[in-house]
Amino acid sequence: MLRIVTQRTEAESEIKRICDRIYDDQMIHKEATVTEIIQTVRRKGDTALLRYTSEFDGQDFTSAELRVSGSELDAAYQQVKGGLLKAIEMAHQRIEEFHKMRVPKSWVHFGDKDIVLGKRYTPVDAAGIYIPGGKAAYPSTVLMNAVPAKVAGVKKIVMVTPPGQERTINPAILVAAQVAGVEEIYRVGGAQAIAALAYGTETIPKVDVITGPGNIYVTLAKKQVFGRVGIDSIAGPSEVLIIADASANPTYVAADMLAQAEHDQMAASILLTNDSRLANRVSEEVNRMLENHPRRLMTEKAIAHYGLIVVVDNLNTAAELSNQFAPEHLELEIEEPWQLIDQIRHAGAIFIGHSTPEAVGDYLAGPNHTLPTCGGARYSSALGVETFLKHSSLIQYSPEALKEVSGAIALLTEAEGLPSHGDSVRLRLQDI
Ligand SMILES: NC(=O)c1ccc[n+]([C@@H]2O[C@H](COP(=O)([O-])OP(=O)(O)OC[C@H]3O[C@@H](n4cnc5c(N)ncnc54)[C@H](O)[C@@H]3O)[C@@H](O)[C@H]2O)c1
Ligand SMILES: N[C@H](CO)Cc1c[nH]c[nH+]1
Ligand SMILES: [Zn+2]
Repeated sequence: MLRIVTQRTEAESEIKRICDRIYDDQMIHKEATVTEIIQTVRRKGDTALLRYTSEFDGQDFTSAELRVSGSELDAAYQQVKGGLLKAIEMAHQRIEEFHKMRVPKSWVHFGDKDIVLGKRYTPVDAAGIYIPGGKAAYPSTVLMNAVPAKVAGVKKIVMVTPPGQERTINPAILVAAQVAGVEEIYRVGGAQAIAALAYGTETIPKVDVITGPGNIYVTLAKKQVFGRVGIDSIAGPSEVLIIADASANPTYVAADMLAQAEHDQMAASILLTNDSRLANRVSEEVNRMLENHPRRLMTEKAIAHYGLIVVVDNLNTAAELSNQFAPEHLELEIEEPWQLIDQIRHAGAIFIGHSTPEAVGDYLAGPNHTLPTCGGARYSSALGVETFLKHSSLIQYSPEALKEVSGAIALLTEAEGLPSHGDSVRLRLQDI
């Protein structure tokens, strides 16, 4: 079931196919479905939201019921056991500590002739956070999205998440939201939720930036509304790429591969190893673990379509192939992981050594688990405080400094044929 490839060319083409899986020809109709959903929500607002929620989530309600009420928020605390509440609080604390470590700071530079230059950071006014809810409930994702928004100083945080059975939202999600200080929550998911946040409806306010992971519909929708609003990244179906050598434990590697595959039938799990014995043992372990897996059907599909083992000649080749894939998560299950790090150029998060399963980062190590997928790590990074900030450039020139650069500006304005630009400097010089 889990294919083992030994030829480099075949490995490269498989890696490309898996990386591009959301852009593949078979997905084109999903792109069109998403466009239609977005345009309909834009034109019809709540009516469209409620219709799509009935169609895709099988839940019917009115506009007034879209927002989670205060009493539901209170009730959620009664349903979450003490141990889980403590785990949520612990994760919150560790994620917050990490995100506070490197908050971009405004700065000014005082140069010659009283020139002042700098950058001033300000948060967006309103952020929309998407918490997936189709195939699993993600209280951890609530923390990963809400905490950096809070640390950035965003005043208005609007959370959306699909309704489960009986229109309810998983209580752990509602508790995590409250622990993180988010109280404006709407039960709507999929592309329709992204459209509502991007354009606003009668009930759901328009925001400036939308963050959070999701399935193919959510991811394509975020891609389509980008520009109208900011987004974090293409945080789509999960992926892990593991580089392992003979020192790796095949049971750990197999478990880590399944830990991604169980997210979604489009999740990707790739192993690159220089040890063919390990390759065979991992493949056997994956099959064995799948037999009793509670999410077997979906996990098996992911492994069959987007699972892969490549036997490479050496770890340098593994690093090259990994860079071609640019994984969301990279695990280095090798004897000398720090020696390979310099060769890794594109990866959302790197998990180093045998005792660092990716799950530690999923829940509470501190760094964000909302990460670019499908090649996005070539040009983008983990969700962070900076996702919710923009910066304005600061420029101040003294009369003396203006005089000094006026000649160069005059030549440039002439070259561009823009006389008023030239006048705006020349007229000031007359008064100096
Ligand atoms: N990259 C990351 O950082 C990260 C983190 C956590 C989870 N994930 C990923 O998030 C995703 C979560 O997916 P999920 O499905 O569990 O939840 P989801 O909330 O992303 O998607 C569920 C929604 O999809 C919509 N939908 C379902 N079928 C549809 C159809 N046929 N047409 C139109 N819309 C449809 C429904 O509206 C439903 O509410 C997984 O792919 C998981 O791997 C990624
Ligand atoms: N692995 C996911 C990101 O792709 C994050 C997550 C949340 N809960 C469990 N896992
Ligand atoms: Zn996970």
